[in-house]
Amino acid sequence: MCPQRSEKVIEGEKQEAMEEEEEEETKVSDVSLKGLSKKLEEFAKERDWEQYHSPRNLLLAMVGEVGELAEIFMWRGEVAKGLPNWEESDKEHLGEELSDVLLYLLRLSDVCGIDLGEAATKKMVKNAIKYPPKAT
Ligand SMILES: Nc1ccn([C@H]2C[C@H](O)[C@@H](COP(=O)(O)OP(=O)(O)OP(=O)(O)O)O2)c(=O)n1
Repeated sequence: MCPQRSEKVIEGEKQEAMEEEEEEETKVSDVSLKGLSKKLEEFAKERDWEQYHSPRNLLLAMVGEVGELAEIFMWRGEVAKGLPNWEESDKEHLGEELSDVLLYLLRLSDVCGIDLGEAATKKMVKNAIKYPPKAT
């Protein structure tokens, strides 16, 4: 292989790696409720857990996770927005518990046949009519 050709090949590989990296980032930032629901369904299927994912079980599991979320804030007094004085590990823990609540909520919606993205969008329209913005 001539040196020029090999440089081209290396450049192409670099480009490919960058594109792959970008694709990976896009996947995380472009996460959708539908996409998460699909992944949760697959997660349950792969473990034969669909039998346990009844509406009532999922609701109770979600309430349990809300309790775990509340525990993080318990006895701390008022907490400033952005959690400026929190340890990184506490923030990470908070992210995990928030995620558990979201994931169970999505799974619950899914097994109830509710498209949560659609329902929440409609509800926001209803909220805006009920609570109109301040006239300027
Ligand atoms: N039957 C189950 C059990 C778990 N999960 C998923 C949804 C939640 O995101 C997470 C909950 O897992 P755990 O019950 O292990 O709860 P925690 O992660 O909060 O662990 P711990 O209670 O030990 O802090 O796993 C699930 O989909 N179905």
